[in-house]
Amino acid sequence: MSQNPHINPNLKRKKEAVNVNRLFNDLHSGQVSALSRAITLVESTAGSDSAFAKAIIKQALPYSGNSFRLGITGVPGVGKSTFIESLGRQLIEHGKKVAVLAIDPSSNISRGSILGDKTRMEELVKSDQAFIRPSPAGTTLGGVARKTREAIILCEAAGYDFIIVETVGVGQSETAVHSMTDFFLLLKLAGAGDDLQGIKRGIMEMADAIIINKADGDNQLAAKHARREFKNAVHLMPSKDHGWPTQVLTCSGLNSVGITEVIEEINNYKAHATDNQSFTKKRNAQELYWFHQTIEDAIKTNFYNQPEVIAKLVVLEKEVLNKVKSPFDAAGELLEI
Ligand SMILES: Nc1nc2c(ncn2[C@@H]2O[C@H](COP(=O)(O)OP(=O)(O)OP(=O)(O)O)[C@@H](O)[C@H]2O)c(=O)[nH]1
Repeated sequence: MSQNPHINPNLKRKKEAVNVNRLFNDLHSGQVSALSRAITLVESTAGSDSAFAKAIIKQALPYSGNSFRLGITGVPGVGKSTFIESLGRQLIEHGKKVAVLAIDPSSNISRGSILGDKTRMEELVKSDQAFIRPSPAGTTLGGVARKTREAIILCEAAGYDFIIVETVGVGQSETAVHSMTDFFLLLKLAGAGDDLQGIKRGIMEMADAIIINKADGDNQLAAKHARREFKNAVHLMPSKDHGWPTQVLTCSGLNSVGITEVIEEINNYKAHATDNQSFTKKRNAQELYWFHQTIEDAIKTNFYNQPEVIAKLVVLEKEVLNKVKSPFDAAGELLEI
């Protein structure tokens, strides 16, 4: 019996095999719909899409790397979207093409991403010099991060020269964003429990700039105070490989006050890191980090997906808890499989 392509999505899909060359040319000439489609391919979990995704990334790769990649993190409500909207607008005024991507592994749980939601950056989304993409769905941070990294490559090949990757900092997502960006910016609030004491360990060390946001109205004094406190704390931190001292600034994303200074610091950093060659060193280290990370992830997934391992793992866990075997003996036994 012949199958009707209208009721068999797989057959229909086959008919629509992607013309990778054409898709890439459209993307490279700046067609937003082609960029969106290419990112959708990269994000797809359908096995039939993976060859097309690989092919398009391969074509894009030689045209990638020419943007400035900015990472932004901060707790929900700190004002990330308002800040990005304001920053993005100014960057566009400076002649930049801005892409905003998000890493939010919780988007699966919350059914739809909190980040990158188009309605959150109303002005920016209307600009033909901006591209905003919500966080890809995914159950693991590794998976989401990989898709975002590939989306960066595609955006660069499409001519975006300023890429913003934002995250709310779920799990280790700040580390993931830090490992794919040139400059890492931490947004903070003065008071409101988002102060020095409440800061996650390690994030301060990662930040190239700490911005005390919402420094407006009654909040200005508290913001100044917070700036002083963070400046003191930053002085006590060990200096980074690239020799850039973490900057502490105040701003109001809502009133677009202090955004020019943020852009100035980013430009200063770029000049500094280009001068001492740490810009390229950092990018290279990131490439190798993702190379090794991907291998590790794949080995781990393959191992844990083996039926024998799945069955034995449960038994060994019980034996460890009942002190029949030490964790090390049990692990050794499992690894022998
Ligand atoms: N006073 C003041 N309010 C701001 C500022 N920036 C944002 N807000 C307000 O703070 C709230 C949260 O702003 P968003 O930009 O949505 O914050 P967000 O960090 O993206 O929030 P999530 O979507 O929860 O991650 C909104 O009510 C904004 O109007 C600012 O600079 N000053």
